[in-house]
Amino acid sequence: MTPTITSVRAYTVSGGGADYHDQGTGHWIDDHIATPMSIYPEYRKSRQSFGLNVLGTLVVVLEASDGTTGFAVTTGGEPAAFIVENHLSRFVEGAAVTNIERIWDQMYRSTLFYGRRGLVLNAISGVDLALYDLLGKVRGEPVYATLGGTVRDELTFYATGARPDVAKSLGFVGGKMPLHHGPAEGQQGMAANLDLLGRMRDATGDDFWLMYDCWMSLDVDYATRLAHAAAELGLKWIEEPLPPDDYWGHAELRRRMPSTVLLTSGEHEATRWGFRQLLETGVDIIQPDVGWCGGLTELLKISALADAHGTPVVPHGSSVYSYHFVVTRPGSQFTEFLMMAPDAGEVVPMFSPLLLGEPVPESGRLTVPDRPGFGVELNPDVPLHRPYTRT
Ligand SMILES: C[C@H](O)[C@H](O)[C@@H](O)C(O)C(=O)O
Ligand SMILES: [Mg+2]
Repeated sequence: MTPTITSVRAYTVSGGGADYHDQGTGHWIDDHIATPMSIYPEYRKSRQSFGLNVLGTLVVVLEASDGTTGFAVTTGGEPAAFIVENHLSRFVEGAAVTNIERIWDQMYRSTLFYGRRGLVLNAISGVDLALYDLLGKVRGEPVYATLGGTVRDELTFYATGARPDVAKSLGFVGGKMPLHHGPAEGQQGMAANLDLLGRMRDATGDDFWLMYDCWMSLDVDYATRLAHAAAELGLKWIEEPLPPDDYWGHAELRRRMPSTVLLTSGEHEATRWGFRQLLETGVDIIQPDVGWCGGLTELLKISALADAHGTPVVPHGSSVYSYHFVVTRPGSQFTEFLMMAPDAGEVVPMFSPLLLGEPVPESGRLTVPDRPGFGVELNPDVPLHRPYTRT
């Protein structure tokens, strides 16, 4: 008999974990990175100064009638825990562990009046990923098998961090750097952006992929000028240059950019409807985050839509949650690894210290472990807090 889900519990954790922006001082991920808030000088130096790390990590734990537990982690912290415990749990408790599609549909429809994107979709994603983990653990199979099996033996990675030169020596196929200066820092900022790219090109040679992650910080004019100048230095792609709501700007920018530089976006987009709009702008690669876009159930739909557009899907970060998807998709030829060591100088697990068994690439490659579910467990040494206990 198919087990049913007997309980849903939502926990928070602070300091690293799934909220990988919640790092200590001196970390490269908070070092004067261009953001939509860079127009205000007082918020330029640090993203934590404007609250990038206020949410923290959400951990969703599900228990089934046969005693099996499944879990998932994402960003969302206490407000997402509230949504999971007080709203979404009603669609999950009592359902069969196989009923993922119906649970997703009910979570999405019932939250439309305050949801559609952002935090609510993070919460839905967390529950959805926990459902896949639980189903895999009940069946004794890895999530990639539940999705239909692998299309490649191993994953190929590029690295995101401050040191593409180090990433090259570690075997990654490319390095994506955060852009440090936005339009408000004028010509001097533009020169500094290009200077860093030039130095990294010199250090890595002509064949290594170099990319700039602009984290929604630019406008069409600045992004156009950056793309043309950076094309001379062999930039592979310019990522998320514009605010996600500016679909029209994405289309205009794609028209204005040199054809040799790819335009990528989507890590802050959600659902098949959001990605439909983004795909219609002509972006070259979409980058959904499976912990934010609606979970695996929704990512499969987004990916089918992308296939029909001929657009590759290269998910944003998300460690094991991305790996089990990418290894099953012909349209996802490589994937991202976020370098979470403070100086981006070595490979450490992305969600450290929250998970046990979190695999990391070696020489830029990884065979996804065949353990049941997503193949990871919660580290018992990391204290979990359940802010909205139900009786
Ligand atoms: C490095 C970037 O600024 C972000 O912190 C990161 O989350 C990202 O956008 C990425 O693509 O990995
Ligand atoms: Mg990015």
